[in-house]
Amino acid sequence: MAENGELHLHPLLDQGIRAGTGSFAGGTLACRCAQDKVELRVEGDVAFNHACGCTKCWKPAGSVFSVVAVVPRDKLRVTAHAEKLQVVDPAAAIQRHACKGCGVHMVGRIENKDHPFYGFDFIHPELFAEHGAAAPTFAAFVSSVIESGVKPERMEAVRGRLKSLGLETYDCLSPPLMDAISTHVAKRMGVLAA
Ligand SMILES: N[C@@H](CCC(=O)N[C@@H](CS)C(=O)NCC(=O)O)C(=O)O
Ligand SMILES: [Zn+2]
Ligand SMILES: [Zn+2]
Repeated sequence: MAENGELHLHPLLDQGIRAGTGSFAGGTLACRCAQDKVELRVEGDVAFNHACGCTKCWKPAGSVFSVVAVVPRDKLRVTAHAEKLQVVDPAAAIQRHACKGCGVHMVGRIENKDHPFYGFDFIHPELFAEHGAAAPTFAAFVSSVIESGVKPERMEAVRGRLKSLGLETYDCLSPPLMDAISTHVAKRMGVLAA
């Protein structure tokens, strides 16, 4: 997003959100290298597709938000050029595997079995060759876009634009995901029966 110019949220959001088919059987994700593309195969649809404003999630150039969704880790496999993948930040909970050639994040994997979201892989649905994956339904970590340079005085416009697209805005995750995290913690602490 230009400092005072038009808002560029993300290519999957700016033109209006295209609904998923509801029966997406899976597809192939490719990186943006001209050749020797990293390729991933996903079986089945994505879940919890959303816009993320945090600084860690990969976004296409010029976009303020990332669009990111999850798939069960056993439904994803790298089918070409796995040797080009490199973990961006080994200390992060989500190990984001980026292509060394083009920088695109292909998959974020949680290796810690105690993590509330263990078992989910994070992917960017715009990388699917096929249309039809479940569409984004909310925006998370919206306030975090300030950390990538959006002026605080533009936040009302940013939130307004997201809401006009039908995306509820949150400054952490959505209530169902926050509930899932706390349920996991409560079970670990013995507050809830496991
Ligand atoms: N304000 C921070 C928020 C970072 C953050 O907490 N991101 C969330 C949403 S993706 C998360 O769960 N991160 C875990 C991780 O990156 O491993 C930023 O923008 O860098
Ligand atoms: Zn690449
Ligand atoms: Zn994020």
